[in-house]
Amino acid sequence: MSTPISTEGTICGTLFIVAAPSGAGKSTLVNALLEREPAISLSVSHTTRPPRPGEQYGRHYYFVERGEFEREVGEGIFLEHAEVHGNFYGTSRKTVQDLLGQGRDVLLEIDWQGAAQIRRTKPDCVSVFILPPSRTELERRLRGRGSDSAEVIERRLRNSRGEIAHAHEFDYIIVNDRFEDALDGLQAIVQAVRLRTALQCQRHEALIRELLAGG
Ligand SMILES: Nc1ncnc2c1ncn2[C@@H]1O[C@H](COP(=O)(O)OP(=O)(O)OP(=O)(O)O)[C@@H](O)[C@H]1O
Ligand SMILES: Nc1nc2c(ncn2[C@@H]2O[C@H](COP(=O)(O)O)[C@@H](O)[C@H]2O)c(=O)[nH]1
Repeated sequence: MSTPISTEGTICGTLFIVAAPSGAGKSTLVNALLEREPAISLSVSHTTRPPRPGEQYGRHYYFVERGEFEREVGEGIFLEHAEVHGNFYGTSRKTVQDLLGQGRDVLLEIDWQGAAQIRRTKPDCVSVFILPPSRTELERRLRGRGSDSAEVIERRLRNSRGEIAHAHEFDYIIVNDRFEDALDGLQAIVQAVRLRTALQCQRHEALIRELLAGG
């Protein structure tokens, strides 16, 4: 495995991806992870979805009109973008590249289509798929959240089968049954990846020094 180097020659951070069917608990887990691991930067996506009550522009999403989103796609500002549950979502290329280049770990909360696009250009990314413990519990969580209309919930539940079918493409799968266990699992993945990257960097640095010193 390679050590990711930015264009400035500094060691890059790691790109983490967390995906899940709607309602599995991805955002709740990610927010709790960020409290435990505040050095990770969460990328704020652009979306054409209307804001839910309480959602803020720039904090939860950059909410944009469809025309503006299409213009941004044309300008190539997205690292990945996809249509999910009838709305469009995209990740800012510049934000992610700037943060990684500064050596920061970045987390993307995106769907499986976006994850597949990112793997093609950033094969060193680390991807995690969150599963609900059962379909009944997924539906209970979606309805219990109280943020979407019955029609939107039905659509998301219908789409969940197609999303879960891609779980095996991810590096890790976590079942979000008991919340604290799932959170511990997610944090363990992040910590293990960081340790591996640090050890690789040390080995590469040692080899570079040895090769430069040799006659
Ligand atoms: N382990 C858990 N046990 C019980 N409830 C949970 C658990 N994890 C999350 N929840 C609840 O399930 C609901 C859905 O969680 P959340 O909004 O994080 O889902 P999501 O996967 O991010 O969905 P979406 O993709 O639609 O944004 C929330 O009300 C959350 O509090
Ligand atoms: N491919 C992308 N998917 C994204 C992005 N931001 C969010 N999402 C995914 O969309 C669904 C629905 O999200 P919601 O906020 O409307 O519930 C969920 O799976 C998100 O992970 C993105 O930038 N790209």
